[in-house]
Amino acid sequence: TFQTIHYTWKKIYSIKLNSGKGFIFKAQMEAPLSPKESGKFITENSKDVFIENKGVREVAELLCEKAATKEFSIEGWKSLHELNPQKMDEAALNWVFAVSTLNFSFWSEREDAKCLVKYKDKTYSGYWALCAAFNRALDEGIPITSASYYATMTLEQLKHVLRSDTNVPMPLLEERHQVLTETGTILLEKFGGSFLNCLKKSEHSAQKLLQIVVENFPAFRDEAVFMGKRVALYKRAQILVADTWSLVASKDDLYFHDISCITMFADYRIPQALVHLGAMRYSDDLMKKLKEGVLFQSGEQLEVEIRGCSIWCVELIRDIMLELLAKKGQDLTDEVNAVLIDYYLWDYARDHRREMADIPIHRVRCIYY
Ligand SMILES: Nc1nc2c(c(CN[C@H]3C=C[C@H](O)[C@@H]3O)cn2[C@@H]2O[C@H](COP(=O)(O)O)[C@@H](O)[C@H]2O)c(=O)[nH]1
Repeated sequence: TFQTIHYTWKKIYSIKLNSGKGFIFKAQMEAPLSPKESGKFITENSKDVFIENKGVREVAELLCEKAATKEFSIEGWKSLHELNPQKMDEAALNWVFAVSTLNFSFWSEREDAKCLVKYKDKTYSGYWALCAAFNRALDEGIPITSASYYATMTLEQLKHVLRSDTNVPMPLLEERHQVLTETGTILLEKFGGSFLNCLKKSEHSAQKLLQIVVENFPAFRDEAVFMGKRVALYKRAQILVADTWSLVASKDDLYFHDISCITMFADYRIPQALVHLGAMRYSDDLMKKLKEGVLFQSGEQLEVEIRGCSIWCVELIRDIMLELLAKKGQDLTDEVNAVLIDYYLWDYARDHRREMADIPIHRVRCIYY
């Protein structure tokens, strides 16, 4: 389990560190807390981001009404999103892996000037622009989801695949090229070029698949040091596990026995939705910075507080949902988890852009979310 791996890591590092240089080095090298423990620790020590228990309960009540609907079901991943693979096979798994590798930083400086991708008579922005660009490339005969191709593709070839239908390119193209070629090379060298081999090694454990991803692929190692402790947020690694779960599982075969160990994905949209819905609150000072469009640095205290409190806030929403549903005699433990709450809130944030405009997203340029 995570504890054993955590302990082993600690043991290895402590042996190494006894000859090491002091406390800071120790904090830097220590194995990180799990995303769930990180969320709790960050919330308990946060100075500018607060969880509002009244709002948490209200969101839980709102979501309880949805819990039995299609929008809140594992089937929704396919049926509500036409760009996602619609049937499970090895190519679909490798689509999810390649897309998750580049699933970061789509926000644009100006709402009226952003990267857009037209695909099959529809125009997509943000994360969906990435998916549309991938499907456009596959239709053009470019094997963009095959590691044997993308491990050695050139920056120019990637720029062509991700080309925008406006004069605004997708952000961080050079970083995307570096991340994609590095990750593809590792998938070829260690897993025969297919994410199916990672899935097979996970032995039906979401926790194990998460560990395989963060231990082998550096670009997924979304960690930080907060108040001297190493914390893990693992946003893209956890979306990868969750999207894999959504692709392979079904109502009567959940595939992973421990999907509830996966937390929400600490991106820049869910915090906005949680504040808009009253489940989370920013200090006046932080809100002022957000409204000024301040560019935050990945790993700085305020940014980690926003992401960590979001994780813990969704954990609390899940707990209250299960409590409320149990009171109604409904045991939906399998249907209510942080992943499905996240998916629902993410789609909600997409559909309520205008109503949420008074809560700015926090702006960071990094490869982690
Ligand atoms: N918390 C969370 N963050 C998510 C996703 C997704 C898409 N995945 C699911 C969506 C449908 C399918 O069900 C996929 O499974 C993308 N993002 C993040 O959002 C940001 C992009 O936002 P915008 O600029 O508006 O496109 C960026 O950080 C991106 O990494 C999610 O589901 N949850």
